[in-house]
Amino acid sequence: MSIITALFRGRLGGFSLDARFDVPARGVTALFGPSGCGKTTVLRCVAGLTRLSDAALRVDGDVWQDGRRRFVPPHRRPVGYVFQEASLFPHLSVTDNLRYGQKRVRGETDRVAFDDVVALLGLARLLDRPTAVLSGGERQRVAIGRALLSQPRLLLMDEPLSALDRASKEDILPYLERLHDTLEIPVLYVSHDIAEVERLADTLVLMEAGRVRAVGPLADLLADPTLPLARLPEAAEVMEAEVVAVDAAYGLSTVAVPGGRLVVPGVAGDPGTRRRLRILAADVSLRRTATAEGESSILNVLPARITGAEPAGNHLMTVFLALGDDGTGAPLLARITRKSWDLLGLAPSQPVYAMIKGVALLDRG
Ligand SMILES: Nc1ncnc2c1ncn2[C@@H]1O[C@H](COP(=O)(O)OP(=O)(O)OP(=O)(O)O)[C@@H](O)[C@H]1O
Repeated sequence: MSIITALFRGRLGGFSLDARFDVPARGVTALFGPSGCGKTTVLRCVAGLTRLSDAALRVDGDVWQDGRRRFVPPHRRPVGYVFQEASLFPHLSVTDNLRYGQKRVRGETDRVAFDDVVALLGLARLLDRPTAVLSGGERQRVAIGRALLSQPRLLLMDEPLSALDRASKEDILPYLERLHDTLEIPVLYVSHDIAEVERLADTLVLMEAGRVRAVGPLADLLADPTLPLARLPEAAEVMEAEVVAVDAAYGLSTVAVPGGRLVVPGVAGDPGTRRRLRILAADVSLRRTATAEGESSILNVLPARITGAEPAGNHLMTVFLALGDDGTGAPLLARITRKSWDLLGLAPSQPVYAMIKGVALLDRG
């Protein structure tokens, strides 16, 4: 399997960085952590814009840096870089801005073709416009297109949505999801917004104070009791689901996840379609027994096992679960009151039923 192996160690002014991670060279890897933990610095090191001597970087077998011995300069690294704010040429049209970034890699057919970028990012309508008249979201789509046309082997995105208002963010997310599904270019995506990460990332690099606290598949880290993510007020779990059936009359779909089936709102796609779900811990409550049909308005009541629990503040508990009778299915989080925990006599390894009030389909399928 192709991987990105990175090690960046050194001091930048008063800041000390010691970041090491191995991640798959495919899909979206999110670098996530609080402000100032070093996410942008890591991205700059990957691009070669910040040079530390105690550093090594290997991308899919190619050595981009090996200590002082080898350092591929930034202009020779096949990366596309998308920043918070798109720096486009305001007097040039969208087409000219896109063409500006376009590179031909000698002896290779283009990994990314102009027309594909235009289609993928919905730019056809905008091609003749000067970029000065575009909205923030449109500008960012052009910036992503320009980065892709440089034929990168790695796309670096530094908080590409953070300068956008909520509506523009919602507009652009489906384009990012489409990139994710269509292109084979791996993405390193810096964000401090966990909801964005939950929507886009496959792999998570969790950073804290210049160090990598954990690396792994997103779903594993979200529900890892040793990490701070499950303690966030908006703690949630994501899981990959496959559409099993659609009930058009009620506007509901049944999807299969490891360890159970869920009913989700909306038409999730044809049977077999893969979708990503998010379930907030606050939307999951627990019962000791199953509900009989007609007893509850909650459609999703799934058997699960308690794998762990910890207090969340004075009055709440975060409960770690694994779906399925035998607890071998997908991880799930529940946030319940401490009183309920005590009244129900809950304990680790116990079988329970998870009542799931809300399931969100994250991607547009
Ligand atoms: N060249 C430099 N010289 C001195 N300090 C630096 C340099 N580059 C980065 N830093 C410091 O390193 C720390 C990490 O910065 P960085 O921008 O990587 O964090 P971040 O996690 O991306 O934060 P944010 O989410 O706020 O963008 C900051 O305290 C920053 O001031």
